[in-house]
Amino acid sequence: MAKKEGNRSGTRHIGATDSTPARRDAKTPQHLLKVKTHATAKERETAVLVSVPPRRQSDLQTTEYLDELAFLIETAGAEATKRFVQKLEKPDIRSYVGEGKLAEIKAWVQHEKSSMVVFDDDLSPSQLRNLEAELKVKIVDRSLLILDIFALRAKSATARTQVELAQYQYLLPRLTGLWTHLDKQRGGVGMKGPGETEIETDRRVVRDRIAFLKEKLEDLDKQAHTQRKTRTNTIRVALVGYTNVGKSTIMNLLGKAEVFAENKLFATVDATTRKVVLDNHVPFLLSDTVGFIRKLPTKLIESFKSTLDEIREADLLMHVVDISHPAFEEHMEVVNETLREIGASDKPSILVFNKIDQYQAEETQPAPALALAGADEDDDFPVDFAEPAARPPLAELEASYMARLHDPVVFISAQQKENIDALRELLGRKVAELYHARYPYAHPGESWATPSE
Ligand SMILES: Nc1nc2c(ncn2[C@@H]2O[C@H](COP(=O)(O)OP(=O)(O)OP(=O)(O)O)[C@@H](O)[C@H]2O)c(=O)[nH]1
Ligand SMILES: [Mg+2]
Repeated sequence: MAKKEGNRSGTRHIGATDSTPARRDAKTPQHLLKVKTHATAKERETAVLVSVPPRRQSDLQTTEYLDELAFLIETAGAEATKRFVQKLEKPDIRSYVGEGKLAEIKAWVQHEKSSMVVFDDDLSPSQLRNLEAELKVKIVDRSLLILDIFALRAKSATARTQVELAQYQYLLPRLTGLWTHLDKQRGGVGMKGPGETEIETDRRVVRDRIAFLKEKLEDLDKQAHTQRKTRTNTIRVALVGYTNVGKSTIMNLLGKAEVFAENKLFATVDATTRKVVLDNHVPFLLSDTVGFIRKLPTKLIESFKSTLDEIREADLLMHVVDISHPAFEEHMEVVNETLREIGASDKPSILVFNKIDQYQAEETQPAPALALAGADEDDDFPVDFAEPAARPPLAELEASYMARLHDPVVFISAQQKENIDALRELLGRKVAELYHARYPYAHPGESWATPSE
C-alpha cells in the first residue's frame, strides 16, 4: 500500500499547513482523508443525489432538502445532475435504498459516468461498504460532505484542527470500507486491498492522530480562554443562525470587519470577534460564528467545541433568519435545537429577520424545483405542485412575530442596508441593559484600554 502522497496540484491536503511538530505521528495518516467531493481534476465532478424521505414528509419538503443538498454539493465544487427519491418507512439497513432503486441508480451512474453518489443522511459503515461494492463510484454521505466543505473553509489553526479531528473520527469506524475506494482513486490496477494487519496498523495510526489533535485543541483552548479572560467588563454578543442567512454580512456592517461573506453554505467556519461601538451606546464584542444546518452530526458539533464556546460564553445572541427562504421557520427550529444541544438556549436573544428585500409575499409556493433539476419522476415520488403554503405580506408577518415571541424582533436587509438603524438601536439598548445589570458600578468603555484588544 502506498503510504506517501505527493503534493499534486489541485489536491488539497488537510492539515498541510499545520506547522506544529507531530509528536506521535511519524506516519501521518492524511492520505486516508483523501476522499474528496470537490473537483480535483479539470472537469467538474458530477453527483447523483439520493434521498429516502419518510412517508409522512411532504413532497415540497423533500424538494427543499434536496435543493439544500445540491447547494452543499455545489459549495464543495461539484454539480448535482440527477436526483433519486424513494419513500420508505426507514432507509434499508443493507443498502439505504431498496434493491430495485439501487439497480436504477447503478444503471444511471454507469451510463452517465457520474463521479459520485451522495446520500442525504449518514450511512452506516456497512451501508457504505455495500453501496460502494455495488455502485463502484465514490459514495458520499451527509457528514462527509459537510466535513469536506468545512475543510475547504477552515482557516485558523483551531478551525483546521477541529475539522481534522472530526474527519478522523468519521473515518475510524469506516476504515475497512474506505480502502477499496481509495485504491480505486489511485488508479487501482494491480493494487491489492490491504490485509487485516495493515488495516489494524492504520486504525492505530488514526487513533494516535485523534489523541494528538485532541491535545492540540486543548492547548489552543487554553490560549483562547486566557485571551477571553482579558475581556472583562464587556458584554459579548454572538451572531447565530442557519448557514447562509447573512451573519457575516451583518458582522461587516456593524463591526466594520472584513469577514468573508458569500452565497455559499458555510462561508464562515472560523469564529471572528470584533469590538463594536454604536453611537451613544455601550461598546461590546461581537462574534461571527459557523452557521448551523439540519442533520448536523453530533460528533461534528462536539469537535467544534472551541468555536461554539463563543456562543456558549456570549451574554446575548443575535439569531439571524433568512426570511426570504421558504423553509425559514424550520431553519429557526434547527437553530434552536442546536442551541439546546450545546447548552446555549437560555440566553437572552434578539431575532433578526434578514433579507427582507428578497421576501416575496404570495398565496402559494412556487412549483418545486424538482422538475428543473432532473428529478427522478417515477411512481415512488409523484410530483405534487399543489401544496399551498401561504407567505403573508411582510407587515403581517412582522406583526405576528412581534406578538408571538418574547424576544425582541427586527426586520432588516443587511445587503440593502434597510432598517439598520432600528437594528443598531435595539442592539445598543439590549447591550446597555445587560451591561448595567451586570456591572452596576462600572463606567462603560473603561476596560477598553487593555492591551489585548
Ligand atoms: N438579498 C439579500 N442578500 C443578502 C442579505 N444579507 C446577506 N445576503 C447575501 O446572502 C449570502 C450569505 O451571506 P453571509 O453573510 O455570507 O451569510 P452567513 O450567515 O455568514 O453564511 P455562513 O457563514 O455560510 O453560515 C451572501 O451572498 C450575501 O451577500 C440581504 O439582506 N439581502
Ligand atoms: Mg458567515
